[in-house]
Amino acid sequence: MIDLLKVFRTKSRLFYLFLITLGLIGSFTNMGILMLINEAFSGKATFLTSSGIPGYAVFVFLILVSFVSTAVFQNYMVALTNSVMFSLELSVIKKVRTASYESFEKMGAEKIYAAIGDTRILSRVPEIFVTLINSLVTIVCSFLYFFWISPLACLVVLLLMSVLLVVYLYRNGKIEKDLNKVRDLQDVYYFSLRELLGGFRQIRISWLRNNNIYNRHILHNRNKSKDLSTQVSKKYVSNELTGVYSWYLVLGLVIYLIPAIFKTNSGELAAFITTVLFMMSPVSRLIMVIPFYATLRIAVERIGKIDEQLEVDALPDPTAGNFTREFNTLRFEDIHYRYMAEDSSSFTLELEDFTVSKGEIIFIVGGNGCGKTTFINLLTALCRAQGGKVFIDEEEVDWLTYAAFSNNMAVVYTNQVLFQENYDDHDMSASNRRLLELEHMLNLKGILKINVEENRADVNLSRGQQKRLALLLALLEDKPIVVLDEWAAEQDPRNKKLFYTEWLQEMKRIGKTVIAVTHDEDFFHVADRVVRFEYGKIIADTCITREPA
Ligand SMILES: Nc1ncnc2c1ncn2[C@@H]1O[C@H](COP(=O)(O)OP(=O)(O)OP(=O)(O)O)[C@@H](O)[C@H]1O
Repeated sequence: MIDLLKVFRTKSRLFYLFLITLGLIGSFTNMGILMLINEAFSGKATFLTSSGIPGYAVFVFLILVSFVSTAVFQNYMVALTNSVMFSLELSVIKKVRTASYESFEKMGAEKIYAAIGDTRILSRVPEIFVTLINSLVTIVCSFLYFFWISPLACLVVLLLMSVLLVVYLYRNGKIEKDLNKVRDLQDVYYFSLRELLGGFRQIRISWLRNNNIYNRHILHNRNKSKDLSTQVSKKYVSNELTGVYSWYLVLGLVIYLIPAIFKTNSGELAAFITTVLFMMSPVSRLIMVIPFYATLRIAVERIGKIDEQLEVDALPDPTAGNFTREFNTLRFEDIHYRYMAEDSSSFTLELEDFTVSKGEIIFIVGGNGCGKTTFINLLTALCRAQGGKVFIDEEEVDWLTYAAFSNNMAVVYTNQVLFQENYDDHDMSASNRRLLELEHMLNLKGILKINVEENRADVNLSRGQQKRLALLLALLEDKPIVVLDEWAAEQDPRNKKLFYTEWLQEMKRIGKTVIAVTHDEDFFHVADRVVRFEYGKIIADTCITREPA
């Protein structure tokens, strides 16, 4: 759970000090101004002017103090507000960076986008604090002054105000439920947007699909959200209006009922009325601020949930250092992994005893749904095994150490995303001999376009070419282990043949360990081992013997 106060405290140690100081200055100036106004009405001097200082001088002084302190505090708050917003936004992104693949998949990108949107609401907290402190201080001071003039009259007003406040808060609580529903609709809306934008081509090509996603999902969701938001806003406005107008009830009580009950003189009456009028603006500001709490609580809850869910099976922090490590063997013993599905029929992958030795070419084969990709996700520590042991060079390591070790793997997944930016810091210039060699070997000469100024490759290529570029970039990473998930599936026959008969052998020659998922039976003979999966288990692990050349 994100600790809001901690965020504020770490952002500024002066935060509480500023709040208290503003509160004290506020009480001092508010009380003073209120007393000066009543002095002017009643003609009676108070301790403020009894020393001979003219009232106007005290008035100017108090206003100046109030102005300067508020200006200083506001500037401080502007800086703090921006700082808090950045911190919260980045805290969500930091959690995503170390999340396990499974928790990320389960959550869905749309919830993360929505949570980042929520952090904007939280950024208003400092501004709301100022309003809250200012208003509360003015109201408390006004009541103290009221109490000083007439304790009984003050208690009657206080009682009425408390009743009005309880009614107001009760109605507000009911609105909060609807607000939660609006926020749920927002999550569903982001989900549809992801489908629309991610599957743009499929949506664009089919009118039926196009109409259905728009009418049944997006438009339907937005209409529901619009109606519910309108209802919520109307309820809020009505509650606010009732809250503000109830204040006239208090004013009426002070003007007509209190003088009749307590037999007040005209001076006291003037003081009562001025005090009530003085409180009017802070009370309405306070009423406006209260609904914000509902929105804030919902936002904090949602960010907290994201935080908790992404925390599950978190991986090592990528900023924690360099994980490069040589190895001779990797061994998995009694490893099992089960998808966290609600029904009991969920798929389980089991590795009773499986070893990868340095320099091997291992093919992972088997029918659709037998667990090959799940195995790759475990091997690359994208998912965390629920049990079993992992050994690096026969030394048992815990899962976090293994997850850190997985940084020694260069992976090309089936639906690999080719980043536009060069996040790997590869040298893409013509002086990089390795780049030129790989470009030549992978038949990318004349195809690959390098933006020399920005040191990155243009990724607008055909699918097969993109896969070759992905392999080129993976080999440029120069990691000891190369993992490929159905890499050759989109290659033309010539490149496919070259991949199996030459490129893989070249990788082996330079010392790489290659683990490749494949369905290409015609080339199984080029591997050192063929590991066959069925229903989540290894049913055969065959060493391929080759005739000496
Ligand atoms: N995110 C998931 N949640 C629940 N079950 C899943 C999930 N992903 C895969 N599965 C199930 O796990 C099993 C193995 O899936 P996996 O993707 O590992 O198969 P595969 O051997 O790679 O198949 P293919 O050859 O089609 O790529 C399947 O039965 C699938 O339904």
